[in-house]
Amino acid sequence: MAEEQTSNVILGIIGGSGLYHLDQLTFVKEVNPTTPWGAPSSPITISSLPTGEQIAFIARHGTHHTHQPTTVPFAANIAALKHLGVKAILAFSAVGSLREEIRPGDFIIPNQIIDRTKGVRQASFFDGTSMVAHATFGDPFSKVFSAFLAPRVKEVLKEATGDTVQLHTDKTVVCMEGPLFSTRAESHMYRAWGGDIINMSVLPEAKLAREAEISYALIATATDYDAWREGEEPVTVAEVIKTLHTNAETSRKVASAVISALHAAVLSKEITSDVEGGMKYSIVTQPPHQKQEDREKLSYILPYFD
Ligand SMILES: CSC[C@H]1O[C@H](OP(=O)(O)O)[C@H](O)[C@@H]1O
Ligand SMILES: Nc1ncnc2[nH]cnc12
Repeated sequence: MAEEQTSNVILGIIGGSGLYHLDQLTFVKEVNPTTPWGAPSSPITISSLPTGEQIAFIARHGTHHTHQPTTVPFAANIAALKHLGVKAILAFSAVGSLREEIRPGDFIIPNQIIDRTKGVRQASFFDGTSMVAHATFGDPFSKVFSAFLAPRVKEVLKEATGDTVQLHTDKTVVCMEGPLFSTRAESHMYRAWGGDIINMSVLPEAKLAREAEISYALIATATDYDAWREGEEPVTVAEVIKTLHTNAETSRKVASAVISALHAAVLSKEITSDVEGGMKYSIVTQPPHQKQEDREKLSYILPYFD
């Protein structure tokens, strides 16, 4: 197993559709680790901030968008980031809006998820091992991280766009399987269920981050109104792409404006306090019944198996 330990990389960024790189950072190196869960979506870029601290960036669908939402190697991505030393992940995602007031171009920091994936993605690091673990997931995003993020993102959006781009918080994201978009009936049903936005990729990413004891927050960027609006055409990729590039530009501005503060908040543990140590008492299988090979595999991401 290739060792790519860079322990001072404590903050990771995951870029979604349209966000394949960050800017205003100094390139340090690219790493391409092989994890016990396989290879990540793309090489991980390590960059440094003006203050010298390093951060990691990975493009969720690969640098050239070659991974479908269903087959993104989520476990490898999260494992690789954790093994580098990452304690907090800021993820970006392009989403459809299920609410009139969330307009294409708007930013959203959600606090809940409805799982509409179809059980075909590996959702736990413990799958296929001799161990059973049940992590707490009632609040799927780190509350302290999201609360830290919201006022800062709001301020950057105001500076960068005036009042054009609104930030919405405490919203529910529906994660569907895809890759086809929803039917109109599904889109109406998600609204009736309380869904506010929809994507295809926050799961199992958020679950795996939780199991790896990584504090995880999402900045979602709306690209379309999905399929629920009567008298309007349902979403197409062409429509998504129209907004995607502007959203990615704004996301880069947001990322570069908040990264330093986030890095400091990871260092001080301000935004990692609600997940750190969370798996210690989540593993039900007792050590005498844990296979050695599984302990070694899990030791790649968690400290309890040395
Ligand atoms: C390009 S539209 C559908 C695609 O966009 C979102 O990707 P990401 O979350 O990585 O930004 C959505 O989840 C779908 O994968
Ligand atoms: N309408 C939509 N449904 C699912 N994922 C999306 N990503 C962007 N728009 C989307």
